Amino acid sequence: MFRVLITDNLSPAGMEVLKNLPGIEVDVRQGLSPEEVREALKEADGIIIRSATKLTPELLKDQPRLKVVVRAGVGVDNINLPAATREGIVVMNTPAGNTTSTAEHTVAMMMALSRNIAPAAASMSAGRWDRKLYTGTQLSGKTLGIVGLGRIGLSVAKRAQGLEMKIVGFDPFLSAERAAELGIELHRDIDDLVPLCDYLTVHTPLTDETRGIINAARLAKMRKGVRIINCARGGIVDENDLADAIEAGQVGGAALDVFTSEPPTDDRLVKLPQVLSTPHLGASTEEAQELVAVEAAELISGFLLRNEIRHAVNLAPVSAAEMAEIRTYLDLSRRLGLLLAQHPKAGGIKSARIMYRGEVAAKNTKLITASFTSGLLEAAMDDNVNIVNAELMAKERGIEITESSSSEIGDFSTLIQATIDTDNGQPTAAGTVFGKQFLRLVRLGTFSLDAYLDGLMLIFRHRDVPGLIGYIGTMFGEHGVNIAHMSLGREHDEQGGNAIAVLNLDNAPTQEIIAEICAHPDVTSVELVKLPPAGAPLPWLDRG
Ligand SMILES: NC(=O)C1=CN([C@@H]2O[C@H](COP(=O)(O)OP(=O)(O)OC[C@H]3O[C@@H](n4cnc5c(N)ncnc54)[C@H](O)[C@@H]3O)[C@@H](O)[C@H]2O)C=CC1
Ligand SMILES: O=C(O)C(=O)COP(=O)(O)O
Repeated sequence: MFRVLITDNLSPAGMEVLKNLPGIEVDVRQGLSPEEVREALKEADGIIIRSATKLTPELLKDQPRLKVVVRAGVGVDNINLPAATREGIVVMNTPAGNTTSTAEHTVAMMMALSRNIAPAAASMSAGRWDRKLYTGTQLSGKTLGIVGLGRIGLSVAKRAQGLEMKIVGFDPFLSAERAAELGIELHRDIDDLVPLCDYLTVHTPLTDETRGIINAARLAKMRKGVRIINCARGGIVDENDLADAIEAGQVGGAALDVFTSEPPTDDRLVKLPQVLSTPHLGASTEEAQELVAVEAAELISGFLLRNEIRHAVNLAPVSAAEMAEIRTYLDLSRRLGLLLAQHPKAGGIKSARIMYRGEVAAKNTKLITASFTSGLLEAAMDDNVNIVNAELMAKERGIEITESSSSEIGDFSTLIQATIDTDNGQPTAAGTVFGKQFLRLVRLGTFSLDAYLDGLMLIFRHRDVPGLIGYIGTMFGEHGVNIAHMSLGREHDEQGGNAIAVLNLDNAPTQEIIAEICAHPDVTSVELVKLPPAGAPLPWLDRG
């Protein structure tokens, strides 16, 4: 049974989806302190949040059960993404469900601001009839600057065009052709855009780049009396600079739905008469909440029950069918990683190269490489590594992982070959899949072989002389060590040269027996490698 924790106000429609799913139990708790969220996460496989719950590195650390965070909404700035990735937790969001509602709220704020709706309504409630005091400005014919032309920014543009406004925009990721098609005058430099605006609205995510993108210097370049709208994230427009500019008369007014701290700890801005504010209501419509809640429920259950990855912000998308299809390759590459990590020359890994040949080359090799990397790092990291964090973990350890692919079929319909560059050499191993699921080690260094890639493997290099295998077999027999499978390989397939043997054992030989094998004059090296048994669950994939 997977437990999904919900700590923010989620539409009942999403809850219904989860409650009707066998294998999922829902734990709804609201108004928790950060410490209480941390405790509740210990019992959760996944969590659904909105903007109120902040998932800090402290909360995400040491949560071995937690696999997935779903943000029922767009902005993921309340989730510490590097920390989630480092902990191997997938983070997903629901990108489109609240676009229309947020765009409508933005337009409503712009209109209300320009016609003084809020103060006029308040004055009427107070029994006054102040017609002169609340003379406004018309939107038609005015220029609206939009910073961030993604889903919401473009939706605002379309609506504002309907109000006969001219749209100028800034978004480094929008093509000039697309902007022209949409009737938007696109600027490549935000400083060229700001002087043109009567109104300016921001619709970017909050990132290190966008924090304070509208600041004192840019406000100063704008037309006197410009109106600023922020229905994206607090801090994209610097709050202090905005308050200063309003007080100085440079900015005529501001409409704010979002704040750097929610609720605002400093009320300087919201108390200014020129400021219209709402308590983060952009996405708060019945329609948007139902859409994002149902999608969040589908995303989290799809991941927990079927390994489906959609709308993840820290992992590439993979359908449930594709994940099932590549499962065997994920297993094979992880085992190659585990095997190479135990190679006697594995100390000081600088880089690793993984090569895909044949049918596997057409699959999601990025994920298969991540699985190899997780195998390579597993022993060193107390198993706290998985497909989500493997790339980051390798990078942090200065290990560069590269991959190459060729769809050409060689000796095997699929071959995955991995080489690690270490201080002592370049150990290589290659594996394939026989039938649908039988994993085989077909190359070790320069030796070709056909060995089972599971369980206890005794690998010894030796000179190809008669009687040696018999000698080792007899010794194992005398000590009760059972050989389950055996594979031999010879360099250049020549008699009397260097050879390798891989023995899959049912039980481990003692150090004394290994020392005795090592002492044989024709044996050049002996390694005992431990891999998971055949068909063992894959730690990240086989949940439950
Ligand atoms: N007030 C509310 O309740 C809501 C607020 N939001 C906020 O709105 C933001 C935007 O949402 P969507 O449009 O759905 O996201 P989106 O991802 O579709 O669009 C964001 C756009 O910002 C652009 N961008 C990124 N960095 C930029 C930069 N430095 N300068 C200019 N443009 C930049 C991107 O290229 C992209 O086109 C969200 O990240 C969220 O913070 C979203 C929903 C509701
Ligand atoms: O989707 C977003 O980014 C939002 O800001 C909406 O936030 P909320 O889910 O209403 O707390």
